[in-house]
Amino acid sequence: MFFDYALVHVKFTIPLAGLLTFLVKPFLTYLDATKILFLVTIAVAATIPWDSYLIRTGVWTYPEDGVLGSSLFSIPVEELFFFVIQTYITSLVYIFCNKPVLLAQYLTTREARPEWIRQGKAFGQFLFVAFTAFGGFLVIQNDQRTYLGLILAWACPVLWMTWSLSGDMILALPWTSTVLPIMAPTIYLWFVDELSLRQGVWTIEDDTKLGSQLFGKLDLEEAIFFLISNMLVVFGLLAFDKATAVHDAFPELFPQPSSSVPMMSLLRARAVPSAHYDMERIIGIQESVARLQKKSRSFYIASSVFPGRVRIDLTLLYSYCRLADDLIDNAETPEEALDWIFKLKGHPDSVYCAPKAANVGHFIRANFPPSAHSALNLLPTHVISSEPLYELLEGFRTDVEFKMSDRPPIQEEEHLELYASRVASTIGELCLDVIFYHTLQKVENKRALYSAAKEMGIALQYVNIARDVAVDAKIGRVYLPVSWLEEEGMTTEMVLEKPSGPQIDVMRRRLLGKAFQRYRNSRPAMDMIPKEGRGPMIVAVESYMEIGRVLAEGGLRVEGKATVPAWRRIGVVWKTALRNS
Ligand SMILES: CC(C)=CCC/C(C)=C/CC/C(C)=C/CC/C(C)=C/[C@@H]1[C@@H](COP(=O)(O)OP(=O)(O)O)[C@]1(C)CC/C=C(\C)CC/C=C(\C)CCC=C(C)C
Repeated sequence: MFFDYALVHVKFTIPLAGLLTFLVKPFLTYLDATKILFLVTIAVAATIPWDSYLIRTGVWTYPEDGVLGSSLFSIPVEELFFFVIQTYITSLVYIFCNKPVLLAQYLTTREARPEWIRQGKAFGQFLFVAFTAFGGFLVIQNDQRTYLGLILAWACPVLWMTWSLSGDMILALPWTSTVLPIMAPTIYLWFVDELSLRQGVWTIEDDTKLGSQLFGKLDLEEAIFFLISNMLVVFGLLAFDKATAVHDAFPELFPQPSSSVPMMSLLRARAVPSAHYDMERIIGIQESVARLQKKSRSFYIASSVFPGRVRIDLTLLYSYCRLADDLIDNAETPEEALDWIFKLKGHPDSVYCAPKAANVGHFIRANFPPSAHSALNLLPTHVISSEPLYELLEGFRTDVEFKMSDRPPIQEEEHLELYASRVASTIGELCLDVIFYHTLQKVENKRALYSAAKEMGIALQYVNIARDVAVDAKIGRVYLPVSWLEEEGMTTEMVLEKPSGPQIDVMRRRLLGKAFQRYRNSRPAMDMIPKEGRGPMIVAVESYMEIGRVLAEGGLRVEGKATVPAWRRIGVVWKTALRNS
């Protein structure tokens, strides 16, 4: 049929590329676009001589009426377009699969690598060298194994190079970051290729092929070609991302943010020998990511849309806040909890107030258990101000008061507001500190932004309290003001005994009403946040407020905790990111 090859694109590759663009676009960053462009350029430049040779030596042929007729170095334009679109498709799948992963946590020095990774990397290097030599041997034989030989001799040296650069990281990453973005487009392209071979859109000559098929008409060489070419794309992207991860993880070596860095700077990051990686920082980042992933689904999902260095600092900040909260909540006695508050205040004292010679590390080791060290050591104190930190710790004192006195600390609405402003407005301020530190933009209206962030913090805290009435009651806390309870004919003891029922629902709705009022007051200001953090910050806030929406709709409860179904969370993240991209 006429223009069969072009029709393959119209029917199979372009619609998939369009769908993926639609799905991934809200999350695409400037750096992602640069990566794709870089990879497409390399793929086209590296494939042209090889493909041209295959066509000119008759390994591949195309029926004359099956192609449009224009060509470059004997390669039909449709084929050139294939290099571009395959690289584009695989890159988008890779980017989509890797958004949830903070790559910096997978950096390792040689000594820190598990034995199986060291051996796996060496084995991979050996395999790629062996396959290169085998490919060369097959090409020299010039028989039915020529096409296979040409594929191996062309691709394996590049695979060896990218594997040598990032094999350790490739092995350490979850399969969803490596195997999935290689195999998903490969299997799709196998089916497209099988169909094309069946319809005679292109043909591999019998003299130069093995004659075995993976399935249907799909020659083994073709199956290997798509697998290997997608490995080239994914390994190339991973080599690029490893450089970005090094750059993001070690701000002392690379002061510029990676979202703005020129290629040369990334190349310099790639050239840093792994022996120079600060493993204490990497392990601290790993622990923070694990804490975030375990403790807050909303902030964990939202964190994936932040640019690298902002994401690391927010994750470290979360880890510190969660650790401090847990130390106090898990204390056996109120005295122990107060002691933690005292020690936690000693930490910013030693960072911000003490003479420069004061040894913060020593203070941390002397006062906290080992599981707390990384969260305290890595808190980005050079980025955030001290006042909100002290205020946050002061807020935790209210939590202790529940156990210390018979009179509940939240008597009136104003007490609730003060508590929320201490534990959550402070978080809003600290989040803005992180964004302002990392932006290249000059920020106008900082005061208005801080004031809106404080308001938004209260909104989120009210949602948190409305959700956790039952969870909090289990640990002896009722954050609903006593004056509200009285209006509903209830006492604190009654809530502690049975934290559900129509009166609780009335108060929950009342609290959510206040949360949404504050959300509406502060949300417009978010459009003034610098562009590096605007979209992601809105995503973080919206995914948390979604909990409030589910609650207001009388949504699902699991063990007393309202949960937002995964599809709804992802939907909110996607829609919010799209609106703000
Ligand atoms: C994306 C990312 C990693 C964000 C991290 C945000 C962060 C540092 C949160 C700290 C969380 C924390 C443990 C604080 C201790 C006090 C506390 C418990 C506060 C409650 C948070 C809930 O956290 P939790 O771990 O319990 O999570 P789950 O409910 O289990 O999912 C709070 C509800 C407070 C959260 C408040 C904020 C994140 C501040 C919101 C304001 C902004 C983002 C600024 C918006 C800017 C403008 C201009 C309006």
